[in-house]
Amino acid sequence: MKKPYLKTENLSVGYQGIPLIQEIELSLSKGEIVTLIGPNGAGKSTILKSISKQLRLISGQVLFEDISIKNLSEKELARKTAIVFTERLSPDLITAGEVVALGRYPYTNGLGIQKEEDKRKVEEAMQLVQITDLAEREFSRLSDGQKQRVLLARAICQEPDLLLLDEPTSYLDVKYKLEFFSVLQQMTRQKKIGVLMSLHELDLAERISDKILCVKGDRIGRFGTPEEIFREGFIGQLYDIDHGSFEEQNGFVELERVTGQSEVFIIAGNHTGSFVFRELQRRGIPFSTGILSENDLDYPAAKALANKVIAGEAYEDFSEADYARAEEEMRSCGSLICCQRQFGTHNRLNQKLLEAAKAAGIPVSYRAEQEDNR
Ligand SMILES: Nc1ncnc2c1ncn2[C@@H]1O[C@H](COP(=O)(O)OP(=O)(O)OP(=O)(O)O)[C@@H](O)[C@H]1O
Repeated sequence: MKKPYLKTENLSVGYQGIPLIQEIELSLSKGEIVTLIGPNGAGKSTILKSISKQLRLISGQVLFEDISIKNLSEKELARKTAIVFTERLSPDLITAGEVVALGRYPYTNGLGIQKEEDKRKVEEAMQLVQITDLAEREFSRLSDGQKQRVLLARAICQEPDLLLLDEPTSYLDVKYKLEFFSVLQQMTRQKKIGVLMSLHELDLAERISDKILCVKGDRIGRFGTPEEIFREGFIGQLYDIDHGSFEEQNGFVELERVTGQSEVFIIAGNHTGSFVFRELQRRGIPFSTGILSENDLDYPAAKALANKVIAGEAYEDFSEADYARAEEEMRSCGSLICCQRQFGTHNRLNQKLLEAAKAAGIPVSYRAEQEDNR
């Protein structure tokens, strides 16, 4: 096992001597990305601030390669860690390029005089996050997303062993979010730096993190790999989600299900139904659906949004028992929407369901793309 670069031992963090979170046991090796997730106000920033020595520890230890941060000077710590806390820095009358250059401060002689090498590193960092064209602009007049990228460039040219980032992508659009994470992955793979950050974007946290630390209440909920965290409804419990749901398999959220007697039965499958489910949810219409395999692409949205899902076992053909339940539910709904474009041997019982609805005079409608084919 790799020796951790950063380790906390029985750490308690908080304010004015009062612990907010206790017994934090966290470890991070070089080349690893560890993400803190948890509800608003849980203490993610407090942990990051404590590790970066901006907050006094209540008790316990923070160790960098077995050296306690208590024994590291500010300059020593600045050569090891770079911090991106967006809210901390909002200087007036300073350009974006000058903000980035502050990252080289720990390497200058104390007067802030830069050598050629420092200038090159500043330039490279700006190119990496694509802010060269912002270099002469006043920092305080940049958009929040542009500021975030400037602060990231500052951290990169600081050449740290560990990057501490507090919600680094909250203001970035989807293109820059993805670019940001690819820069982060390059840095961890090539330069072998470690990254400890807080994120609210759970889908991204699941994809980028080697390990995730869940912060809630006065103790750490779980610390483990994404596979260990994103399962068994743990995310819903961590955030106390009760209006809607978070789908752990794919990182999607769904709004709150519409309850009441289902007014329509949906025949769906292979991602033909999810948009219809969401449209009905927006219109406040309760519905049921089936027969859907438990491994169908529409199944997660169905489970989150439908009043009742008639589900068939994964990898198995639908059974006559599944059919009987579906027909009963379809009749009780009193109307049917068919989203399926094709029927084959696997879903022939859904075709039988459609024929049964027509034979019983139950109103049937088709999604627009199917109407042309009728
Ligand atoms: N300077 C302070 N003095 C006292 N309490 C504080 C101080 N700063 C933050 N807190 C409190 O500590 C708790 C944790 O705050 P923190 O900012 O660490 O949460 P967070 O998990 O980062 O939240 P968010 O996701 O909303 O950014 C909150 O209840 C907050 O009000």
